[in-house]
Order: sequence, then C-alpha cells, then structure tokens
Amino acid sequence: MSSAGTNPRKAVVVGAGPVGCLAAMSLAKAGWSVDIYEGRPDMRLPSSKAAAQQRSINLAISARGLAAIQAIDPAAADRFLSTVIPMRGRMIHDAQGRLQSQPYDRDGQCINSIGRAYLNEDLLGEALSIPVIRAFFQHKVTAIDFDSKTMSVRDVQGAKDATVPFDFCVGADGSYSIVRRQLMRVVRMDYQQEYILHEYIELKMPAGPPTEPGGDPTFLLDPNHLHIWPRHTFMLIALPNKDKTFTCTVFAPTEEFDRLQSDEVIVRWFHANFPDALPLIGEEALLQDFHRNPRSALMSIKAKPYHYKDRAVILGDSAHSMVPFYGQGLNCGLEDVRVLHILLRDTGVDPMVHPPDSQEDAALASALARYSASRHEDLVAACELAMDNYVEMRHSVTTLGYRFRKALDNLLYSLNWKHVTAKDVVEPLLTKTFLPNPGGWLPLYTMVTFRPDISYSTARRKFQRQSHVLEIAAWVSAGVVAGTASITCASILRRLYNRP
Ligand SMILES: Cc1cc2nc3c(=O)[nH]c(=O)nc-3n(C[C@H](O)[C@H](O)[C@H](O)COP(=O)(O)OP(=O)(O)OC[C@H]3O[C@@H](n4cnc5c(N)ncnc54)[C@H](O)[C@@H]3O)c2cc1C
Ligand SMILES: NC(=O)C1=CN([C@@H]2O[C@H](COP(=O)(O)OP(=O)(O)OC[C@H]3O[C@@H](n4cnc5c(N)ncnc54)[C@H](OP(=O)(O)O)[C@@H]3O)[C@@H](O)[C@H]2O)C=CC1
Ligand SMILES: Nc1ccccc1C(=O)C[C@H](N)C(=O)O
Repeated sequence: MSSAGTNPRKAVVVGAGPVGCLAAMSLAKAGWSVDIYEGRPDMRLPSSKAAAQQRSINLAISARGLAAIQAIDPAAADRFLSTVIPMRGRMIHDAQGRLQSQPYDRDGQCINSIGRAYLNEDLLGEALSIPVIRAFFQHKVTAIDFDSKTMSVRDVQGAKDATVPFDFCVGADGSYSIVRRQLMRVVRMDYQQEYILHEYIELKMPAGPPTEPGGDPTFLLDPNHLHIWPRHTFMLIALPNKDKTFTCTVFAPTEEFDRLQSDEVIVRWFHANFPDALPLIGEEALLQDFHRNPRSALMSIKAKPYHYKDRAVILGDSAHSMVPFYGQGLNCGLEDVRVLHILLRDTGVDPMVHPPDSQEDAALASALARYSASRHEDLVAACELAMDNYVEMRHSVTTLGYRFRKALDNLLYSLNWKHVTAKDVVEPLLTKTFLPNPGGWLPLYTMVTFRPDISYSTARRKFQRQSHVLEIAAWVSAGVVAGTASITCASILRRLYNRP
C-alpha cells in the first residue's frame, strides 16, 4: 500500500547547468524535495568566474527556452528578457567586407544574446531561493544503482565518498553525462554519438572607444545582428555582449585549423578571409586567443529511451547534445523541462505519496514512458536541424538560390492570414506540450525559433512538405517556360521558312 507521508519524496538533480536548475525548480513546484549535485564549484563565487570566462561567453535564447522558463518561473523569464540583446537577423560579411542584413522574421521577431554565466547564475540563485531545494557543489556523482535507488557521490574537496538515497533521479549533467552512462547498464538504450569534422575556437572582439570623452564604450559592429562571415567550408560568427564586446567563434574543419601553425599564417589567413573583422579584433588579441583558448570538438548525441522505470530520466545535453549551429541546444534542453513538467502533472504524480520499496509509482513510470516515447522524434529532429543549419550559415546564405527560396517563403508566408507570434502562443504552453499541426505556409526558421507551440519534428515535416510543393511548382514553372519557349521557337521557324 502506498502511504501519504508528511514529507515529500526526494528528487536528486545531477548538474547545476541551466537545465538542471530549471528542472529543480519544476520539481520543487510540483511538490518534491530536491537536492542538486554539481561537480564544479558554485559558479556565483568570484573564484569560479575566471575559469568560466574562458569559454562560451554567450548564447542565443529564443522562444522555446523563454516559453519553458515562463512555464516554471514567469518572473525569471521577464528578467531575462529585460537584459538580453535582441538580434533581429543575420548580418552577412562577404569576402570584400560588404554587409548584407537578412532579417530572421518578417514580423521583426528576434533571437536574443544572453550571457551564459548570467543566465545560469540567475537560474541557480532562483532555484536556491526555494526552501525545498538544496545544492551540493564540488560533489561529483560517480556511480548510480537505480535498483537500490542510491548514488555514489565524491566530495571533490575532501576526497570523501558518500552514498546518497533518492526516489527520483534527474540527469542534467551535460554531454559527458554519468547518469546516461549508468542508465545504459540497466536500460537497452539505443545510443549514437557523432563527432563532426569541424572544431571551434572563441575569440573576443573588444568594445570600441566612446563617441565623446568620458562617454560609454561602443559596439564595433551593429549589436542587433548575429554576424556571419560565411566562407563555404568554414565561418566566423559574432554575438554581442552587454559590455559592448562581441564573442566571435571560428568554426572550421580540423585540417583547416591544423594548417594555422605560425602567428604569421594565422594573421594572413584571417586577413584573407575576414578582412573587416581582423582590425576590429586586433592582431595581438587574435593571436593571444588563438593560442590560449581551447580548440573544442563538436558532437551530436542521440539516445532512446531517456528514462528507467519510475526513477530516472535524462534531460538537456545529457540526452541530446547537438552541434550549436541552430542556437537551439539549450532552448531544447529547457523545453525538455517544460514537457516533462506537463506530463508529470497530467499523469497525476504525487510526491507526497510514498510507494513501498517493492512497488513502482505507476503514475511516475507512465509519465516517464510517455516522455521518452513522445520526445524522441523531436530531439532527433532538433539534432538534424542543427546539422543542416551549419551548411546554411557557412554556405547557402551566400547563394542566389537560397535568397530566392527565402523571398518565396516570405511571399507565401505573407499569404498566411493567421499572424501568430511567440507571445501569442505562450499561454497554452503552460498546460499543453504542443499544439496540433499549424495551418498555412510557415518558414522553417520561424517554426523552429519563434513558434514553441510547434514541435521540432512537426516543424521539420512541414518544411519538407513545403519544399516538396516548391519543387513541384519549380518543375511546373520550368515546364511552362520550356513549353512556351518551344512553341515560340517553332512559330519563329515556321515564319522564317514560310511554312504553314
Ligand atoms: C559553442 C557553443 C555555442 C552554443 N550556443 C548556443 C546557443 O546560442 N543557444 C542555445 O540554445 N544553445 C547553445 N549551445 C548549447 C548549450 O550550451 C547547451 O545545450 C547547454 O549548455 C546544455 O545545458 P545543460 O544544463 O544540459 O548542460 P551543461 O550546461 O553542460 O551543465 C551540466 C552540468 O553538470 C555538471 N556535471 C557534469 N557531470 C557531473 C557529475 N558527474 N556530477 C555532478 N555534476 C556534473 C557540469 O559541471 C555542469 O555544470 C551552444 C553550445 C556550444 C558548444
Ligand atoms: N554539442 C557540442 O558539440 C558541444 C556541446 N557542448 C556543451 O555545451 C555546454 C557548455 O560547455 P562547456 O562548459 O564548455 O562544457 P565542458 O565540455 O567544459 O564540460 C561540461 C562537463 O563535461 C565534462 N567533460 C568535458 N570533457 C569531458 C570528457 N572528455 N570526458 C568526460 N567528461 C568531460 C566536464 O567535466 P569537468 O568539470 O571535470 O571538466 C563537465 O562536467 C555543455 O553542455 C557541453 O556539453 C560543449 C562543447 C561542444
Ligand atoms: N547561437 C549560435 C551559436 C553558434 C552558431 C549559430 C548560432 C545561432 O544562433 C545561429 C542562428 N540561429 C542563425 O541561424 O543565424
């Protein structure tokens, strides 16, 4: 017999990244007592900040991530929105340094540059302001026994090991997840990990001088764009920061980086490929960053299922690490939390009810099974969209065909009488995972980035159908043009030779 206790059951969240923090808030809101275990030191301490500053300074948050935060903590979503830098389109820098702005959305919707550390610290602070949430920093989870519902935790500072009991374990421990690896021992998990042949290095573009003496520093590029230097097989991008700097990232094949062996070659390569960016970054700073910052790998991870019985689930990068090219990795991870939150609630999981040790919590098991079954298609679609967007960013944006398709997409989109923005769809997402198939023509970018009511897989399927329609239209138009041309030629020939 299950018993209704006076204390809630205990959930452990492994990882205090943004996904772990939001998951902890969601569980606390649902009535669980929550302990977060984080291998690294508390990121809010000044001593932790220097290490964090070396990589991934900012990221793009868009409607899916914001809708997820809104569903769990509306005040935090409002706070983030007031601090972000909106980017309303891509700014393409060609090899001659000429600029071309390509808006993301016909109605002016934006993606938003936000400081990664700020976002994470704010979510952590918010989580820890909830009395039922506790965090253990520098506590690395090393093993988990899901059948006895215990995990081994190493206190990194004291080098002490402890065994921690739990009722429900949420893995939000990133791409190299220990929770995922431990789950593989008890679950027949399909798992695929793929390193792509490209790597990345981050560089800093400093703020510009004030326009008047004693004034504030200025941005060296337009801050309301995501800047791209597409060079077909590689690219440079830049996202703005609040301190008027830009974080630039070079993405290139390993062999391209391997050729950059000396300072002279690095500067020459930069000068040849990104002539307008080089003076803004500065040669000295470029070389310093090139030598000091890590050259990091890029990978994609797909897994299925994401849960085990009534006691464990993986969320965020631990379940679906994706290449960063759509700017959706974190948005998708935060969306995982929203989807799970709704399924737990819909299935009637009650953290105050303690099933006996020998029995499973049927509602929780069912919610987790529904999560794995319904989420997989979307996570695979998100990973694949991310791969495809690399080709779009580094190559397609420079082609006439792409611009023609974009113009046609927007023309057909303008015939869509239903003008829905991310803001309009947030309310239903507090209680529903996604809404049914949307009608009318919608560009892929709009669906993925600005329509959190449309799942990734629905967006991808709709895009494929729309592409098919355009292909047929192109063939029909080509046929009509060819037909008209041949009739015209025939009539000219007839007239030339004076035949009836
Ligand atoms: C270059 C780059 C740019 C990106 N840009 C964007 C973007 O613009 N927009 C976007 O949406 N996404 C972006 N992403 C993806 C985004 O960074 C990730 O999806 C996101 O950080 C995942 O969050 P998470 O909370 O799942 O994992 P993480 O942020 O990795 O957090 C995991 C946490 O778990 C802790 N941990 C790990 N193992 C253990 C253990 N054994 N015990 C205890 N704690 C542990 C780690 O210390 C860490 O704090 C980008 C990624 C890269 C690489
Ligand atoms: N999809 C992709 O291509 C990429 C995704 N990312 C993701 O972006 C997020 C933030 O990046 P960032 O902070 O730079 O992440 P990091 O790669 O620095 O570290 C994230 C976590 O993974 C652990 N880790 C790192 N490398 C390994 C490894 N080779 N084997 C085992 N564990 C490892 C780290 O452990 P420790 O603290 O002990 O160092 C840390 O716990 C993370 O979610 C990361 O997963 C990052 C790079 C590429
Ligand atoms: N944040 C990123 C990080 C790395 C690479 C791309 C992004 C993007 O956000 C790309 C944007 N969605 C675009 O399609 O232009």
